[in-house]
Amino acid sequence: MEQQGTDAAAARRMATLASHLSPASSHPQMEEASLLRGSNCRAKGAAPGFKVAILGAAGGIGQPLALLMKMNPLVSVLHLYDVVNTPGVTADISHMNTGAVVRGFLGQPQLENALTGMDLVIIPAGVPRKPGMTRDDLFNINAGIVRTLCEGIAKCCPKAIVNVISNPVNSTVPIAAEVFKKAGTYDPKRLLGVTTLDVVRANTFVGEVLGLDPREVNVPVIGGHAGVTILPLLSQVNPACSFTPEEVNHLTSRIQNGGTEVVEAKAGAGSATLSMAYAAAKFADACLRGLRGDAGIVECSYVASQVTELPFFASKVRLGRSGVEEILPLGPLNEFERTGLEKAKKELSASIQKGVSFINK
Ligand SMILES: NC(=O)c1ccc[n+]([C@@H]2O[C@H](COP(=O)([O-])OP(=O)(O)OC[C@H]3O[C@@H](n4cnc5c(N)ncnc54)[C@H](O)[C@@H]3O)[C@@H](O)[C@H]2O)c1
Ligand SMILES: O=C(O)C[C@H](O)C(=O)O
Repeated sequence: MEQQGTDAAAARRMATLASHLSPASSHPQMEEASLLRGSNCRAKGAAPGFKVAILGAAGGIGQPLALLMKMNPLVSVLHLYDVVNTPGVTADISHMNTGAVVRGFLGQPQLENALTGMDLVIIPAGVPRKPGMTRDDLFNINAGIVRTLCEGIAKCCPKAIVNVISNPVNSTVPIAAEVFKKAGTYDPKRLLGVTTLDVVRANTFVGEVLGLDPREVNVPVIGGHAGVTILPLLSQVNPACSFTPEEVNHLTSRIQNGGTEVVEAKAGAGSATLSMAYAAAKFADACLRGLRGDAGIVECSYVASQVTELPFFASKVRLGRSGVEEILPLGPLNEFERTGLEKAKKELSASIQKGVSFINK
């Protein structure tokens, strides 16, 4: 209760201050100070760079992700939106002496201000799993959250690149696409489901088995982001290597169940947050470098795709100024991977349909 009272008071204070600030104001934390202490602030506003919003910024992923994005030199403005606790998170992060200017936004009435002008929107809003749950068990709550946030994006920053983290990603990305289609703003190149954690885990686990530095390992992970839809291509690991059948079974199972391993270890206190924030920050950085025009940026992501007969599929994509500029072919699969692909497609197809029907019911 004490905490809620404090948050409510902080929200009121922020709302009052916001009503005094011009929409283009650049340093709310500093301007809050200058409003209180007089006009002794010489801040000139944000340096050149990209404007990034995190929706769900006060959560288990959102907070460390906010910290990592505040450290990213490509980010000039960082908007932190959530339905709770953003005043505190924003005040805290804003004290870091890095370049990005941080602004906090609390609750639905501030969603539009949070989104206006953004180049990249990252969505980790929604509930996480508890032991015994599948990611699909989150659908009933998270589908509506993602719909509302994407309606805001369609209205306020229709050209932004959107990174969807909220589970079940296999369905929330199709939900986002349908919302954007309805709004007339859909650009499949700009909507990306974040599956980087699967690659991060695969690189780590393969590095362990092979005795390699995980930073030197690159495992393509295709399909989607749940159970059997997570399909590591161990035949395409870079650097080239070979595995015994036992190693293939062990690694495939561990990569597919990496999320559950964390959910069980956290024993009811949520799912992966820290490794996920790392993965999301890595992926967001790749998207920003693409927007900047850097060449040769390739990441795995769950996107609208023609690489299989399914409308969405995770595979290697090349990122550029307009988002997904090329979807790379899957490459040669061995028999184990071909069998895995068929299983993955069956489950993915149902998850995609579920997401599409949620918007078009
Ligand atoms: N894609 C992936 O690889 C991956 C990895 C880990 C977790 N996840 C998913 O990310 C989501 C978030 O996980 P978490 O551990 O951060 O959960 P969390 O509960 O710690 O944080 C979620 C945050 O979302 C906020 N939120 C809820 N409704 C909102 C709304 N309408 N608008 C804005 N914010 C809202 C909550 O207030 C909370 O702060 C979950 O769905 C989880 O399954 C995905
Ligand atoms: O497993 C989860 O529920 C969270 C996330 O999708 C993960 O892979 O860690």
